[in-house]
Amino acid sequence: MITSNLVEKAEEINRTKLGKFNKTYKGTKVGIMGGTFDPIHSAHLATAEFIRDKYKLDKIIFIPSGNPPHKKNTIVNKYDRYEMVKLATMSNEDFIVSDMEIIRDKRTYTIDTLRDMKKEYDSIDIYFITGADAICDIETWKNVEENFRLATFIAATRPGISKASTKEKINDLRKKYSANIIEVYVPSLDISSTYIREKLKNNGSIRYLVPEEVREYIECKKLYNNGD
Ligand SMILES: Nc1ncnc2c1ncn2[C@@H]1O[C@H](COP(=O)(O)OP(=O)(O)OP(=O)(O)O)[C@@H](O)[C@H]1O
Ligand SMILES: O=C(O)c1ccc[n+]([C@@H]2O[C@H](COP(=O)([O-])O)[C@@H](O)[C@H]2O)c1
Repeated sequence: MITSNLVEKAEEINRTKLGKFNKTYKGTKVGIMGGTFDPIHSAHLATAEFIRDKYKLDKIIFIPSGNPPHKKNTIVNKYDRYEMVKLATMSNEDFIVSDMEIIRDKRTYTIDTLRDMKKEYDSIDIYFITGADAICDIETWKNVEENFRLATFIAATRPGISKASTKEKINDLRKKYSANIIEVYVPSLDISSTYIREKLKNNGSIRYLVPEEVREYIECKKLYNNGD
């Protein structure tokens, strides 16, 4: 059973990783994995690691959305979602969690996050990682054109999202916005937070679909059990 010690340990480990990054970020290639993470699951982690490895990114910064623009009703509050992301990433030296969207009061738009990242870390190359569903929706994002100026986007294939229409959409975005978008075929993991929440609602097992620490945190805090 998870103890508050483990939550504190995850916080301490993350603080140490962030401290090191703050001293060594200059000239690095950094992936940003933004998401609602309600909750974080194994496909988020496997996708991020696959992309880090394939494109030789130095670090992946996970940025849980505080107040996500397109998901008006998160099920679990932002602090629990943030704790779960720290627990899920504590064993990976190259995964860091940022609270920059958690501490923001207003709606958390990616454009504000990218501007803040550029201000704080002046000389990094930013690769914003999304699933195919998110890249197909990107024209509904705030200041889409500026997002493309500030980062290269890496769009990961996702089960259930047509590869042909994703490719077409990406080509369209490249033409329209001179966007730098890399399309990447990641090994398919047909897992979503919706699926995890459904499982929990029906008292099903989520073992191995999320890291064990996350499963224990959910169980201990009785998150999601009362349904949507
Ligand atoms: N199985 C997956 N494969 C590839 N990318 C994924 C996968 N699941 C989520 N992503 C991507 O991770 C990012 C964060 O996703 P998010 O936190 O919304 O999870 P989700 O599983 O899509 O949630 P929900 O089911 O609640 O919509 C998005 O860019 C999303 O496209
Ligand atoms: O900035 C926007 O307008 C915007 C609109 C929708 C989604 N996003 C970002 O896209 C990422 C994935 O979002 P989601 O809703 O799939 O969890 C996350 O970092 C969100 O903040 C950003």
